[in-house]
Amino acid sequence: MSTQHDPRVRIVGRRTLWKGFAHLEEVTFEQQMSDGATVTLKREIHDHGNAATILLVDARRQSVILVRQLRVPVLLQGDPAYLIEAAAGLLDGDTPEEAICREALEETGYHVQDVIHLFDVYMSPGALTERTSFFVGHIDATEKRGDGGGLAHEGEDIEVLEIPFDEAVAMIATGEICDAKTIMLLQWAQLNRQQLFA
Ligand SMILES: Nc1nc2c(ncn2[C@@H]2O[C@H](COP(=O)(O)OP(=O)(O)O[C@H]3O[C@H](CO)[C@@H](O)[C@H](O)[C@@H]3O)[C@@H](O)[C@H]2O)c(=O)[nH]1
Ligand SMILES: [Mg+2]
Repeated sequence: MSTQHDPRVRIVGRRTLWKGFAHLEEVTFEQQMSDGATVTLKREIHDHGNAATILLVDARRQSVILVRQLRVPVLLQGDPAYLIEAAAGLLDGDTPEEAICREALEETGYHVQDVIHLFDVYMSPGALTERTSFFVGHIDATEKRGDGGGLAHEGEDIEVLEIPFDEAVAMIATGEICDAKTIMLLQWAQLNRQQLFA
């Protein structure tokens, strides 16, 4: 990971605490505070790469394709752990566009050609390096290329759901949809509803 120069901050040490699927580093840095004082601080930073996510929309049927899968951190919180989410995946060395087309097909079975990039988001910038690229893509919900479901050999067991758009939006208020990227995409779709469902 490269670091961008900012005259107020100087990284003075990086130490690997753990390197597995994720890379956990302790970063020591000197920061010039707004009062002029320079302080030395440490932060534990989790890096598992960047990601991409997509809202798959069937404009004719006024529906969206979402996926449901187990999320262990949510299980640890004691909340219902099979979350309803927009398709998403780590880039694994691909561009965000390439990665999201691959993940959409693997997870949902839908082949999406013309993806539209919306915005890039730091998902949890105090702790994670992850920057997620957000996309929207049009599909015909009746035309599936594959079964979806994710990669069984990577432990993925993903259910594919077609949900009427209005119902999906209502599920944010009920708490049935509580994943940040999915809420952002559905709210973007609400704001752009006229063009999206035209
Ligand atoms: N070996 C190993 N594999 C892991 C681990 N954690 C995840 N994986 C594997 O890595 C892949 C991750 O799946 P992707 O589809 O690429 O990513 P994602 O889980 O959808 O993650 C995205 O969405 C999450 C929910 O919003 C985000 O939390 C995540 O950061 C990312 O944006 C899966 O094959 C999963 O089994 C782990 O600790 N060890
Ligand atoms: Mg995924």
